[in-house]
Amino acid sequence: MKKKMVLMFFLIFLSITIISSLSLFSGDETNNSFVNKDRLLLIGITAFFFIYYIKLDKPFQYAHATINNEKKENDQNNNEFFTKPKVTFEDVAGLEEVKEELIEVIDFINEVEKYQKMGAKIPKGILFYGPPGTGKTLLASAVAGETKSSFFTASGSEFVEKYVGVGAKRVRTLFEKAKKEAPSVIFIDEIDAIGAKRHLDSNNEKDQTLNQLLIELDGFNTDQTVVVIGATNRLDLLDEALLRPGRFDRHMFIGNPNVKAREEILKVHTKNKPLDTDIKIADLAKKTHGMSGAHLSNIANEAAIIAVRENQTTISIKHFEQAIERVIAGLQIKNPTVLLKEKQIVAYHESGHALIGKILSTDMVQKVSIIPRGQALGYVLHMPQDDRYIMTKEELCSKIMVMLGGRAAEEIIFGHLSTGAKDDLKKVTEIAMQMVCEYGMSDLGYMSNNPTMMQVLGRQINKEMNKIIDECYNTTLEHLKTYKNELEKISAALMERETLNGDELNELLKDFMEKAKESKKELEAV
Ligand SMILES: Nc1ncnc2c1ncn2[C@@H]1O[C@H](COP(=O)(O)OP(=O)(O)OP(=O)(O)O)[C@@H](O)[C@H]1O
Ligand SMILES: [Zn+2]
Repeated sequence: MKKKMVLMFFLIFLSITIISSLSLFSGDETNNSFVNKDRLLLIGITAFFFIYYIKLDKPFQYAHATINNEKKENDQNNNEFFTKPKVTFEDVAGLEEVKEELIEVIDFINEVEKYQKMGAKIPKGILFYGPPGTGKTLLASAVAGETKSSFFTASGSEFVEKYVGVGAKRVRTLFEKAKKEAPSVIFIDEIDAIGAKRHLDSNNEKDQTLNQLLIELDGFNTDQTVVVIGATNRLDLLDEALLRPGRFDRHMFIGNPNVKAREEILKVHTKNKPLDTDIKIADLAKKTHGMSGAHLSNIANEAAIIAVRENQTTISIKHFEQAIERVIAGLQIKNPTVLLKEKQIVAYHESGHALIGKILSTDMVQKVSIIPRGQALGYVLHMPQDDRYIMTKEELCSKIMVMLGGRAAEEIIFGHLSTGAKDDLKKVTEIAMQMVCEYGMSDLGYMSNNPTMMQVLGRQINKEMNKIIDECYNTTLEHLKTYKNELEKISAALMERETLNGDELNELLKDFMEKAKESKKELEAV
């Protein structure tokens, strides 16, 4: 306020000086005071500029400062860090199936014109999902490395925590910069932090950031080669809008490595370490069941540290064993003997599912695995089939039997029951309940789901459900007893290789399948 008054005073003073000096100047041209007046005018103008500078410079400086601040903030946002990774697929051990899928994307980035000529659009969004430490970040940087792209990384939680209030802006600048530096790969880790399901009534920071991300994904120009790779441990949490075609529409599961992949990962991480000659990496791989790539890299590092502490020049098997123990203790996962016992149970359990599937020729088996995935200690993946809208009673029973195959195998081999069939039993109960209460497939007749009826008939419903499940279970037991050899074969292969794909399973069951084919032919002939 004070500054303004002083400035006004000087401006008024200056105006008077100019006017008076001008009037004096025009009043008498020959006046001697000309030089004085002229000097006065000059002084006045100088004073004006002086005051102007002194007094207005402050606001100028302030304005400048604001611009600078904005610039800084912009810089902070604009100064999107990017690297040109040297990592290639060779540095990523295992994950062969995922790498195969990614080769197509890499070809797209490398030969973008070839695809553009055909009018094909570049795949924009790829989603890596799976447990932590399995190489998602590594793989994304390898995609950049293979294509010599600029690699931008961001993390979902950082948008929400670090860039509070500017999350959406940050997304915008990130994409702007990536387009400028194209070809680019943007990697957004923990995408669930911004991409979790939106709530209808909320309009918070996270939602704005997510909306901006959706806008960016939709708005890509096809001639800008920018690929976005998102990563999450929880695919189920993500908003459907994010997964729609044209956005993150390619989902790739990055799971924990099997024994062969663990061996390769250990090889990568011991490449530059002096190892005792008698170390067999394959044996180490067997001892690290259920561990991720990050655990293995940690083990290799720990082993080296232990060797240094013991003043050794090479790393011995003993060092590795200590390192494994340390990592296991840190993780509070079970000790190796328990681990091995459980592995065996899981191997028979999963073999039971897979074999019953084969015997009943239900869905095609795509993969059997005893590598933990989410809550499950193992799993059988079925080939995605056409949607079925109608199923017969026999088909539903087959489904139940495949689910009971795990429990039945455990009973036959170990003679005891375990908690491993919890989810299977839940699903079995659900189907049986539907068969009785919705599809009219029991002795209770064609009743349908009616709450009053269900209350009245509760006990009978249970009885009918039990009857269905018991019958299915007995048949399952029979099948597995008849084909115990096959069960042993699959389980032994799983213990050794940990995962079997459909072809490998067929190869194992070749004799059995040929026999099955023959007996089918015989049946048809009769
Ligand atoms: N397949 C692999 N080959 C070689 N090294 C691996 C592999 N998987 C993981 N690693 C090692 O583990 C480290 C951690 O992996 P990375 O950060 O890529 O896991 P992530 O899946 O992104 O984990 P998070 O979900 O916790 O972010 C890598 O830097 C690498 O050293
Ligand atoms: Zn099961």
